[in-house]
Amino acid sequence: MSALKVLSVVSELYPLIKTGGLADVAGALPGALAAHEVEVRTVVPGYPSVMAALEIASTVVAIEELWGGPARVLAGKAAGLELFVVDAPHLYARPGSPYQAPGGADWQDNAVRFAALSWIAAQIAMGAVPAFVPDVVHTHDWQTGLVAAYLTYDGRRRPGVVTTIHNIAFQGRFPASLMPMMGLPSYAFGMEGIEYYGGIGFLKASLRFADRITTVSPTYADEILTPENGMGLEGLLNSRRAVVSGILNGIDDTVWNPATDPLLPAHYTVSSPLGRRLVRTELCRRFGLVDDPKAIVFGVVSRLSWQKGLDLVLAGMDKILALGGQLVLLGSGDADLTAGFQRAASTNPGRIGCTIGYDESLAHLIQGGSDVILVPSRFEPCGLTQLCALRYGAIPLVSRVGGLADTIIEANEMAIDAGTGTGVVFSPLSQEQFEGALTRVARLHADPTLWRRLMRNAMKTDVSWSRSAGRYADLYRGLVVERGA
Ligand SMILES: Nc1ncnc2c1ncn2[C@@H]1O[C@H](COP(=O)(O)OP(=O)(O)O[C@H]2O[C@H](CO)[C@@H](O)[C@H](O)[C@H]2O)[C@@H](O)[C@H]1O
Repeated sequence: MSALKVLSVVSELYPLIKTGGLADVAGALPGALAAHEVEVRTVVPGYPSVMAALEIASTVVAIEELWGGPARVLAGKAAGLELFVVDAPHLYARPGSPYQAPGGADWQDNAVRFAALSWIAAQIAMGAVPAFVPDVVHTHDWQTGLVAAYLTYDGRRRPGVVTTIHNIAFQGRFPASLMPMMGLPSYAFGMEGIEYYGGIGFLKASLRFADRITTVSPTYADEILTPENGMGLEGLLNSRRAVVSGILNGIDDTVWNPATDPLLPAHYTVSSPLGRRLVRTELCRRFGLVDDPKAIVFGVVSRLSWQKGLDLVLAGMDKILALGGQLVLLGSGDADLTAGFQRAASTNPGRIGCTIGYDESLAHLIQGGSDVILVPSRFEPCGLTQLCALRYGAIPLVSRVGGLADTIIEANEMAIDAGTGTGVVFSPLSQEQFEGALTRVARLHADPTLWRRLMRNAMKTDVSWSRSAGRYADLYRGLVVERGA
């Protein structure tokens, strides 16, 4: 079997640049696919952190003028990933996040920045770099949604395109007035093209033109076909239903490994769990909590946004405290939630601790030291935190939506004994059901033997990429066969 060449195109990539789970997936999948004879190169913008990490690189494409300035594509390696970096300083050499200025406002020219990324990727897809002509192009989310449109309107023979929806809430909608700047023929602006509710729709374009549409769990693949969860794209998705599927995310089990994790103060495994107690003690110390072995330490690592349902946690704080619980939270985002959690922490010192910001090593400490990880999302395409929690023996308490429903199995006593139960799952999303789930988890925690078995079930769950990488490899190969025929 000769290696299949895949060009992945993405706006963030762990460990070089990350705002959320998209980066984790794009960073881990190439390594997992290598085991399936799939060779991945990733096209990524030349943000400052990417440029700084790039090892020996050579210029493989040079462009005098790319939407307002010169650009070049550098082929090189960083953090073990094979990359094509789009070095266009006028678009990407900025402080702040990939999408926002340091003050938190979206960059004014995001449409142009990600159209440029997509256009370059389309050129590489069509052979601009003879040393790597891909068999398949894999795009992710709205930022790279125009790749499929550029390839289609170009008209030349093109590789098949797979697009993955990581979150349908982010759609990349821009004013129609930008159309002349998109580098597409004017007739592309229509319902059968990239027009979306009177504007330009980047995600819409990818759903219209990609050969395969995937999302990150089977349940979310069903959910986005409905008006409740399709966020306006359900009609288009239903018309393309035959090519829509869900492939569960995994996590990088070398980065997330409690037996070796350099970000943990002690190590542990399923069969030798004692080190976990030391991690928990350090977690309590870091958050100023009383180190009480009987208390249940609830942990949250999350973007603070409406999607994640953390308002339920805030409203359920009295319940958590009444159950003898404590809470540690790490997150950033919404100002009201931030203020709410900060207030809760300052009125309950020793029992609630909160850190606002983004902190990779603290995220590992919370996973390694908490007893329970809370993920009460309103919708969740897959979710990675509950997968990390399983691996680290923190019991996930989740809402029954999307990938949370697909990855966590309700743990009553029978299910724990049978070796299947791994967490606590509630539905529908309401304060009452959430608090009912808190009571259930507290009941399980009160029985140390049961809890140990539950932790063992959680830690033995396969949350690696191995199965899902095989599914992507099959999808790519099927597409190559179809397009070659
Ligand atoms: N303050 C903080 N400090 C440190 N680390 C933090 C952090 N806040 C979050 N993280 C980490 O970032 C990642 C977020 O993963 P999620 O699955 O929750 O992704 P997100 O909702 O961003 O992405 C979308 O894409 C992913 C990938 O497909 C889907 O799993 C998900 O459902 C979908 O909403 C986790 O690894 C988490 O530990």
